[in-house]
Amino acid sequence: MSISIWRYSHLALAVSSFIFIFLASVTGIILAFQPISEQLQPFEVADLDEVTVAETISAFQEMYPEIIDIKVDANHFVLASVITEEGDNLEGYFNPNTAEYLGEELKPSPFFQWVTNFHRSLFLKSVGRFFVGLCSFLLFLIAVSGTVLIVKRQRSFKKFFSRIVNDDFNQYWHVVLGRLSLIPIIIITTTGVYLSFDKFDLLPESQAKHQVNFESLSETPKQEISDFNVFRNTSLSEIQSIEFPFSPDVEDYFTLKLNNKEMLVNQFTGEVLSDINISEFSVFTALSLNLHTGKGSILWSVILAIATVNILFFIYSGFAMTFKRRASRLKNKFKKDEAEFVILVGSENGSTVAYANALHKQLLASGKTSYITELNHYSTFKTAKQIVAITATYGQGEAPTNANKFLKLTEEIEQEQPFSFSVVGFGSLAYPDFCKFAEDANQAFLKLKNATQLTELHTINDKSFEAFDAWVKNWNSKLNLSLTIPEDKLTAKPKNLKRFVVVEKELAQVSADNTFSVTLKPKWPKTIKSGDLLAIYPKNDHRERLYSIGRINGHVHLSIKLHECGLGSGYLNDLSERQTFKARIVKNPAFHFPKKVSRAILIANGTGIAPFLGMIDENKNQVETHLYWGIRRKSSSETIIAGLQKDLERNRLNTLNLACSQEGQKQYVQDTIKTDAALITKTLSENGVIMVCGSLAMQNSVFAVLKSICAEHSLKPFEFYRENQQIKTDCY
Ligand SMILES: Cc1cc2nc3c(=O)[nH]c(=O)nc-3n(C[C@H](O)[C@H](O)[C@H](O)COP(=O)(O)O)c2cc1C
Repeated sequence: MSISIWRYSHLALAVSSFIFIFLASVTGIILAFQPISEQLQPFEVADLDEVTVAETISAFQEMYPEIIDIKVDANHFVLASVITEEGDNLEGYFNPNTAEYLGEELKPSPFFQWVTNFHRSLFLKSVGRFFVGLCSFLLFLIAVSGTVLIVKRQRSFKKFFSRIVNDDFNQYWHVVLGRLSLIPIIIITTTGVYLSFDKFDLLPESQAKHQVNFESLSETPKQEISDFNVFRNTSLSEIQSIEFPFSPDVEDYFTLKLNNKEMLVNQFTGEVLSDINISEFSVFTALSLNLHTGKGSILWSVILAIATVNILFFIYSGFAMTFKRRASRLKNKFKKDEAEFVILVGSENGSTVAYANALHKQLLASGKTSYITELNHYSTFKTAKQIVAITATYGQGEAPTNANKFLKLTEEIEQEQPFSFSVVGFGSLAYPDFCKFAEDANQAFLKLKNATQLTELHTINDKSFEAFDAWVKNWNSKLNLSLTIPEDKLTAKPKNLKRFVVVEKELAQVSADNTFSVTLKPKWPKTIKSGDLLAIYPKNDHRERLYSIGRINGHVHLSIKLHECGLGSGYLNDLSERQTFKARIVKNPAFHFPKKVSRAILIANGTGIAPFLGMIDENKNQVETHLYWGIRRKSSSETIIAGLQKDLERNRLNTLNLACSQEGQKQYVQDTIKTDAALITKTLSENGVIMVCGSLAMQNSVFAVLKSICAEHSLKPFEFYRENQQIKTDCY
């Protein structure tokens, strides 16, 4: 079943029952405090496993002339009813070792009684009980459909508890707390349904009845009660109640109710007269009551209270997510066949819609005819000259739900008139298939009749307004437009920033190509890997700058080129040693050094070397590694080259190939690769990897060389190795 059906079922169940679930949860939280308050009373004075029934009865017989009954409640308190020497009836809690009276039986306060009645039946008697039982069942179904949604989201059952990317507060905590409370909620709901069945007498009753042969009852051989085998061999923890014989006649006996059976015992001889098992249904009813109410365990009561508070949070966060999705619905002024501009959106949780809507509104405001719709509503747009697809990626590089039919539709629907298209991908570098669906959509457009690509596929990490704005500027320039997207509603201040300390800092020198390096000490070095990105916020606002990092000796190493007026590079260049600042690490698993690989070829130009320095430093498994690095001249990178020479000596690097563009043979990095075609061929055909980091221009030139090597050396097509993750890039 598709994710959307599960999501609709989850939502429909929640909508149909949320008022009852809300009321049951609020009252449930209050009621969780009842067993806690009882457990805190000082009536549990002995370990009932260590006390036998015989010992307790002896103690009671010494103190009181007559005993009516002794009970053990869910809190492990011993309750009894006795007649004292003075002839008074004494009832309450007793010490099971000494029979000392401890205090009166606790009666639930009128408040708890009121809340309990409300929780059980909403004061609507049988009708209310029925609805509460039904809602308990619906909550069970909500938990099951929620579990399926998490499994789908995590892509497999095994990854149920794997890390979740914190993209959105409500969504993140809905899933995280949902996973943690799943078992308590399943227990609360199944026991709730079971107790309702019991209340409506829908459970089979025990058929077994005691059969006592009164003819054969005998008073001999008489034994002391404390010597009865059955009493000596039964501990108090197994007991629910002991009823004492009503009179000294042999026809009256002890009735012993244990947790799983009931026994009748001759009051003179201690012979077990009858012994019947209590039905599993009754045992389960008692267990359900304790599990549902938390009776007898402070820990379980606290877990129940927390799980129930979480249910309230799920109601809130679930509706908040739904409203967010609905708020991002698309509104149009023009019909689909009247618009010159058509914007197609793919979004799961609405944030991409906000960007697409902002563009749509600006087009309308500037007097253009614009039509916005979901990618799944791709159709003929008779007057469209520009089609823009703005889409997120979900699952494992898949389409969001409202775009999952788009690729198929493009195979079936043709635009009659010529049009230009642009694709903007929203995604996150924390996922291995960054903006994969946008790439697929771009490919689909390229195959369309009458279509011309207006702007290159533009990918955006983490909803960066800056990146979107950069694309809008480019798009504007191609179309002679001057749209400006207001950033206020699209930009949010970054959250969860961590403190970094500058431990080493070079100064940018013009002679050294204006490049410099910074070494930072992070708080959580273990979670960082070479190839991840450091996101900095130079103006302490939404504006984010990302830098590829290398992890060397637990420190974060950055290599930066200082740009004139560069926001990020200027900020980093102004840092001084020991200064602290706040930033965050963006996981980039698609660009981590592979754990098991036969050979690795690392290709960089300029500051793209940073992640590779960390990867080589950590290459303790001594994977055969070859580095190709394009620089202007050796003198500008002396320190780094000296470090790499050391890596060669300690076998962490096999070859170092420098391409200097302004001295010697004046080569670029792609030229050196061309001459090493044999190594490239061997690496790709033997499942090795090629990693590229640096400028996009360099990436394009390197890719062109790799493509021709693949073709000339009868390898599989270049795209095959890209898809197989054997060619990895991190270029900007
Ligand atoms: C469960 C899940 C899976 C995701 N998978 C990918 C992915 O494979 N590739 C990617 O680039 N981004 C992925 N993302 C990130 C989203 O595409 C990104 O956060 C996007 O901005 C969300 O847009 P939306 O709010 O419009 O749905 C994923 C996000 C989530 C929550």
